[in-house]
Amino acid sequence: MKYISTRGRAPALTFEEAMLSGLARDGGLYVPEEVPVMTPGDIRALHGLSYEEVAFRVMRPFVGDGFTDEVFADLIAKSYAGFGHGARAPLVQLAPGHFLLELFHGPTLAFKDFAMQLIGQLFEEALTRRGERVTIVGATSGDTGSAAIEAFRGLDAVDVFILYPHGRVSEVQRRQMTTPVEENVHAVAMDGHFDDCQARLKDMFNDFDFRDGVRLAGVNSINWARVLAQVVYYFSSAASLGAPERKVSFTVPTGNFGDIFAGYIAKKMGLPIDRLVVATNQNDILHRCLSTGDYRMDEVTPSISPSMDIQVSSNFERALFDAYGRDGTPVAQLMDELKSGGFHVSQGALEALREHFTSGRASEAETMATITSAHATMGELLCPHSAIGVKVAEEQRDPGVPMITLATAHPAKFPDAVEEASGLRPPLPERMADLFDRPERVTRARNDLADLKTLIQERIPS
Ligand SMILES: Cc1ncc(COP(=O)(O)O)c(C=O)c1O
Ligand SMILES: N[C@@H](CCOP(=O)(O)O)C(=O)O
Repeated sequence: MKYISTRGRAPALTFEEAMLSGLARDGGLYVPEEVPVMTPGDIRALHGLSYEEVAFRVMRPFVGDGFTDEVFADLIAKSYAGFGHGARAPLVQLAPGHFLLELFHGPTLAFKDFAMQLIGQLFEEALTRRGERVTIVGATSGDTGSAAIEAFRGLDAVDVFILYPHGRVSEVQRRQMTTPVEENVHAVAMDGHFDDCQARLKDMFNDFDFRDGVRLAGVNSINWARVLAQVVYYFSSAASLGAPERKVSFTVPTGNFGDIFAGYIAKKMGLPIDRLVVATNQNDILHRCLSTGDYRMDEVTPSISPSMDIQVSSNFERALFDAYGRDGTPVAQLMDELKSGGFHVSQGALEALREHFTSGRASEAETMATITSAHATMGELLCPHSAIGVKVAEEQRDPGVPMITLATAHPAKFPDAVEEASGLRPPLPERMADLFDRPERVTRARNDLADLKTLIQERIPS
C-alpha cells in the first residue's frame, strides 16, 4: 500500500513513512493510492467483536509490512486499555432512530484519543526500531493538543510542542496541556487563533532546512494515520446497528474535516453509509461551501464550541482531491487561491462532494437550546460540539435511516456553557479531579515563524 500526495508532486510513501512525515513535501496531504474494500461478509463478521478486533480488521490493510500482525494487534490493545468504558465507543439511543456515539471516554475526554493513543504507540515502535528521534509540532484549538501530549509525554524519542491560540481554549483544555510535568512536553500559547497556529505549523513543514534539521513530525489530522484510526468507530457503530444489512447516516461536528473524512473513507471501503452530515458552528465556511460552492474565508468568531473555530479546514483538501478525479493539479491551484482568501469549487466537483456530504450549522443560541433540551428530555449531557451535531442531525435525519451523531468531547471539558444551558456543572472524572490544583507551565509566543523556530531549536537536544 502506497500513499500519494493530494497535490501530486511528492514521492509516494509507505504507511510508516507517511505517518512519520505528516505533510507531503509539496504541501499536500497523503492519501492511500487505493482504498481497500471490505465485502458485506467482512462487515457482517465484525458483529460481536471487541472494539480492538474491529480496529485490527479495519486498519490492517492500510498499514503494510512495517508492523507485523502480532505487533499491530498488541499496539492496538495497549492504545485502548486505558479508556474509561469497556465498549470504548458506546452507542446511546437519544430518540427512535437517532443514536449518539460517545467518543469521549479516552484519557483526555475527546475523540482525538482514539487516534492519538494509537499513533503514540506506532511512533514509539517505529522510532525505536529505526533508532530515530523526532520533534512533533502540533496546532490545536484545544483537544488535539491535550491528546497528543497525553500520548507522547515522557517518550525518549520525541519532543512535543503544541501551539494553541492564547485565550481561546477552555480552561480544562488549557490545563490539560500546561500541567504535564514531563520535560519533553512544551505547551506554547500563541497570539492569534487556531488557523494561525495551523498556518505556522504548515510553514515549518514547508521550510525544508528547518523540517529536516529538527526532524519535524506532525500529529494533526494532516497525518494520514490520524484519519485511519478514526475510520474504525464508523464500522463498529454501524455494525452494531445492523450493517451491512442496514444503511446508517452520520452527523459529525466538524472543523478541520478529519473526523468526517474518516467516515467518507469508511464509505469508500464499503460501509453502507447513506449520508455524511457536516455540522458546523457559526464559523460555517464548510456549510457555506457545500451550499454554494464558494469556499471564502471570513473572520473567525469565538464560540462556545472553541474546538471548531476554524476557517482553513485542512482535510477538505483530501475530499477535493477525490472530487476533482484524484488530480493534484487543480487541488494545488485551489490551495494557492486560498492564500488570497478563497476559491470556487467547480460544478462537477461540487456535485461529487454532494453525493456524499450534506451540511448544516447551529448558532450559539441553538447550541445552548440543544444542550438544555437533550438534558431535559433525553437525560444526556452534551458538550457544545456534540450539541451542534445533535441539532443538525435532528433537522436533517431521514426517518427511514438510523442517524448516528458523533459526541466528540466530554461535557466536563466545557463546564461553563454546559452549566449555563443545563443547570448542571459536569464534574471531571476522578483521575483528573485535581487538574485545577496542578501548577501550569507554558511559553507565550508571538504569531511569528522565526520566533517559533528559534524556540523549538533551543529546546530540543542538539
Ligand atoms: C470536540 C471537537 N469536536 C469536533 C471537532 C472537529 O473535528 P474535525 O476537526 O476532525 O472536523 C474537534 C476538533 O477537531 C473537536 O475537538
Ligand atoms: N479541533 C482540533 C483542531 C485540530 O484538528 P486536527 O484533527 O487536525 O488535529 C483541536 O482540538 O485541536
